[in-house]
Amino acid sequence: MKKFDAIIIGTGQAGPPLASSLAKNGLQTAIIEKRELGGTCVNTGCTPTKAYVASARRAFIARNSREMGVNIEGHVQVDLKTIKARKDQLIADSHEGLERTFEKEELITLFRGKAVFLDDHTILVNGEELTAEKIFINVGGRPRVPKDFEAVNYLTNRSMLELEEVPKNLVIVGGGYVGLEFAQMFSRFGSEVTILERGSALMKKEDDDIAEAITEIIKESGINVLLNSDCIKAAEKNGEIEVTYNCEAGSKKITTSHLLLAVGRVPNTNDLGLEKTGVELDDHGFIKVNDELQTSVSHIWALGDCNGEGAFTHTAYNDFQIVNSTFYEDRKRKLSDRFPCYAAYIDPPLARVGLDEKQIKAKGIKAKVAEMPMKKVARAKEKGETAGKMKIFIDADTDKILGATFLGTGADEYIHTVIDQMYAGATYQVMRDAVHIHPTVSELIPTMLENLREL
Ligand SMILES: Cc1cc2nc3c(=O)[nH]c(=O)nc-3n(C[C@H](O)[C@H](O)[C@H](O)COP(=O)(O)OP(=O)(O)OC[C@H]3O[C@@H](n4cnc5c(N)ncnc54)[C@H](O)[C@@H]3O)c2cc1C
Ligand SMILES: NC(=O)c1ccc[n+]([C@@H]2O[C@H](COP(=O)([O-])OP(=O)(O)OC[C@H]3O[C@@H](n4cnc5c(N)ncnc54)[C@H](O)[C@@H]3O)[C@@H](O)[C@H]2O)c1
Repeated sequence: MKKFDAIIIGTGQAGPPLASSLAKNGLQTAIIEKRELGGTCVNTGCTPTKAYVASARRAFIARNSREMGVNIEGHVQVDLKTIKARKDQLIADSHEGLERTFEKEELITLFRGKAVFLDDHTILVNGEELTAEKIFINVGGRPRVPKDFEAVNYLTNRSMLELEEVPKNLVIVGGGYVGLEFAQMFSRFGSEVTILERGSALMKKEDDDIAEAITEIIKESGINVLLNSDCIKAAEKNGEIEVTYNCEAGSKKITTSHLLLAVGRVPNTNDLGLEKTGVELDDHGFIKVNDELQTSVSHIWALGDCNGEGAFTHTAYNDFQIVNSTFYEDRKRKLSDRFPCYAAYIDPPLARVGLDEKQIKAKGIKAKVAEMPMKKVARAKEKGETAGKMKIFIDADTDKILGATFLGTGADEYIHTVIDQMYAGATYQVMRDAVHIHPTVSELIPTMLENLREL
């Protein structure tokens, strides 16, 4: 049995910074990874998809700048091999950085293999037993694959990013983040894309007006959107995939060369041996944690997607910050201090922080709202990118900012002007009275806040 002070399972977004911090504080730390270093974000998530989104936007601009007085003669061609090679290089750079970090820190030992718990204190990896006083689980998740698709050659976010030829057709099941980001990028690469979504709008967790605006944007991108599509099944037929849907309303069919499943993710907790420990899971397989991310076993913590408290890189990294602060910082951080925030990298992007209209109403909070369509924003008009709208919600009793939803050009950046004020605990008057630079989209935030109405 090898004894360490700490064991970390997974090298995603929380594991590596935690390993560095534990080692710097003198703890002999083992970190275990069964696949590529860096986890989902680096290898099959944020980094590669945002690199592809950038290539797709260049292709879109090259084809669609005539009304801006820029004519590009001839056929705009997309070379997926080059796009993939560029993303492979970005990933290789990240791997190199992580390898260097682990190598240079003497107190960190990297194990390449699958970790399984034998009991609350013992972990088996590559036939070797490890033990430690502190154990951190950072195992992330994987795509959910419904039974109806198991028999066909479906793609996931991982295999999509290995393609070297642009598919002729691409049917995507699921109209959430993964579905929409891949739909728009592959449509811009030249695939004929269809989205099958069982909800009545794309991104249906958002406020209805936002989900409808996103659905319009995606349809206007030339993507075929089939909403309310339930009971979707797939079968191989003559070298292609036949997808059937809406079985009760008289089954409909689409034949496609490629099929992407984008129907959510499940945590990697099913084969971790957790049944041999006292670590409790919820009904969806997420590890239950308290405000400091401790599990039901006090020396085991769970960080990142596997605890179900966030499903983003920044939430996984913040989980590291929370745990690290409990050991080494005077200012203790807690899960409950975090404002939920995220962006969906469609074009234009959706960016969100805090509560939206649906959530405010469900909580029965008395609130005010300010709204602005992007077509009234000077900078958006100048850029020729006027799709979307901005909404900010204010607590009517305290004047504090409850949240904001920005759908529009550059929204993933200027949402931070709201995020920072929320962390500062400022009232909306601070933002209303600030002078913002002209011409920017952000300059309309103070203007919007002059015109609050009751929600
Ligand atoms: C297509 C896509 C695009 C995304 N884009 C964004 C984005 O733009 N912005 C954003 O914020 N988020 C994005 N996300 C989400 C983001 O990737 C995840 O939230 C983030 O990676 C979670 O980090 P994590 O540390 O919890 O887990 P992961 O990054 O999944 O890392 C977990 C690691 O643990 C390893 N592991 C699992 N089980 C074991 C075991 N038993 N033994 C050893 N190792 C194990 C895994 O191999 C993996 O390397 C995207 C996700 C996808 C799928
Ligand atoms: N920009 C980002 O930050 C980003 C990008 C990609 C992924 N992610 C993360 O990855 C997670 C997973 O993304 P996702 O898009 O796979 O999940 P999701 O939960 O965002 O969307 C899944 C969609 O599939 C639909 N669906 C589910 N089952 C279906 C079925 N059987 N038939 C038809 N439709 C069905 C749902 O109604 C939903 O709209 C996200 O929650 C997010 O945290 C983040």
